[in-house]
Parts: sequence; structure tokens; C-alpha cells
Amino acid sequence: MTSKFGKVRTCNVVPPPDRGQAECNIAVLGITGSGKSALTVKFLTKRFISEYDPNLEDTYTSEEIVDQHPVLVKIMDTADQDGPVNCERYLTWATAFLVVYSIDNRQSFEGCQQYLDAVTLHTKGLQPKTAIILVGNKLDMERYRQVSKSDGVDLASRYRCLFFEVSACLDFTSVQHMFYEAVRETRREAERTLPVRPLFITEDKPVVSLSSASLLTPCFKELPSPATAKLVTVKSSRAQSKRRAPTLTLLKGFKIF
Ligand SMILES: Nc1nc2c(ncn2[C@@H]2O[C@H](COP(=O)(O)OP(=O)(O)OP(=O)(O)O)[C@@H](O)[C@H]2O)c(=O)[nH]1
Repeated sequence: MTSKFGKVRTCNVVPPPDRGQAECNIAVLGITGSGKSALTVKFLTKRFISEYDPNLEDTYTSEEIVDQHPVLVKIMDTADQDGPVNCERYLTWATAFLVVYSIDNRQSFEGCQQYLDAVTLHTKGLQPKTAIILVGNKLDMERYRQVSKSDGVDLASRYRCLFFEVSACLDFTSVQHMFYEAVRETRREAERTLPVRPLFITEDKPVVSLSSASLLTPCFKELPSPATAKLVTVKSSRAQSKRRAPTLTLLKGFKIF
């Protein structure tokens, strides 16, 4: 078929996105002491914080560029004292979950299952699917390891989720990669579930870019303009009744290496 634009053919492509703000809400879960705060802070600041208030539960917002596309990453560093009991606050909020255990603590690994159960039960049948990542933290504690890597792999495959072993006190890149994978998984799922409808496009020049960030849904849309600097903000979720310290003491009360 020809037209005044040249040769035309019918293709199935994803419709152009609406231009809004790309967001990815990541909830970090796991039993106390597994390293949720340390991983969150490492990702946000590239630093390892060794002392913290275990009762804090905060949500952080950071402007990131993932695969050349800007995204507002929101991270809820949860503080469940009794496992996933009152977990509606993050189950309904998150588009991705990091379920963290410590490789030197078998109990923390066993504790992961209740989080994985809660998340998979809540997200069952949801479209787009929710990204879930199992994280074995404290990789630097190899000599005290109580959870083998294959145990982690097996658990992850049982719940069909991604799996990483990292350390909050070693290299930043692998921690960043893990958070970025949560963003990518959310993106991929958003793309996968977009309705496909036929469009006419010319063969002479591309009309619609099929780059990953151009295929976005309302839960994951593009930022209007690229972010130039990393901006991290902190917001109290006020979800945790045991919360004691004010949010903005985040970096004041910590030892930073
Ligand atoms: N060696 C080592 N220690 C870590 C690592 N990550 C965290 N820690 C330490 O483990 C302890 C618990 O870390 P947190 O990040 O506070 O753990 P959490 O899961 O947030 O704990 P809650 O806030 O109580 O829920 C702290 O003393 C951290 O310094 C790690 O990768 N390696």
C-alpha cells in the first residue's frame, strides 16, 4: 500500500504513552536486622550506615535515570516488628517488593517466606504483575553463612521471583543494580500488559520508538523532563506506631563510613 508518506503497512505496536510522571514504588521487607535500612541508605547515599533506629519506617523519594529514562523511585523502608501483620499499607502501595534476609541468619531466611506469602497472595491475579525480588544481604559475612546460595535460588524459583545476593557494606553497584532491576521489572510488566492495537506507520522512518520507557502505563509513566541531579527526599509514612525519632535525623544519628 502507498500513501503520500511513502509505503505504509499495518503493524501491531503499543500506543504512544501519555506523558505523566514515571514512578516506581518499592517496599523493602524482611525481619528486623536483615539490613533493609542499610540497603536503602546505601542505594540513596552510596554509604553504609552502621547504626540506626530500628523503629523508623520512612518513605524516600529519589530521582533516578534507569536505562537513560528518568523515574521517580519511592522506597518504603518498612519496620514490621511482628512480621507482615498490618501490611496493607505497603501491599496496596508498592509496585515492587524487595524481600530481604541476611545470609548469616537462618531465621531471617525463614522469615522471608511469610513476606513472600503475603505479597504473592495480595498480588495474585493483578495486572500488571508486581515485581518481587528476594535479596540475600550481608554477603561480606560469607564465613558466617547459614543460608546457602542454592537455598536462596530455590526459594526464589518457588515464588517465581528474581534473586540477588549483595552486601550493604560492600560495593554500591550491585545494590544499585538490584533496585534498578525492580524498576526494570515494573517497566517490563507495564509494557507487557499495555493493550496492543493496530496502527498505520510508514516504512521510511520510524514513527513510534519502542524503547522501554516509551511503553508505560498509569502506574509507571514518563517524567516530563529529564532529571539532572539526584534528589532524595524523605517522608514519614506515619504507619509505624513504634516510631520514635523524627524522619530528618536520617543522617544525623548514624555513623557513616
Ligand atoms: N556486615 C554487614 N552488616 C550489615 C549489612 N547490612 C546491614 N548490616 C548491619 O545489620 C544490622 C541491621 O541492619 P538494618 O539495616 O538496620 O536492618 P533492618 O532490616 O532495617 O532492621 P529493622 O530496622 O530493625 O527492621 C545493623 O547493625 C547494620 O549495620 C551488611 O551488608 N553487612
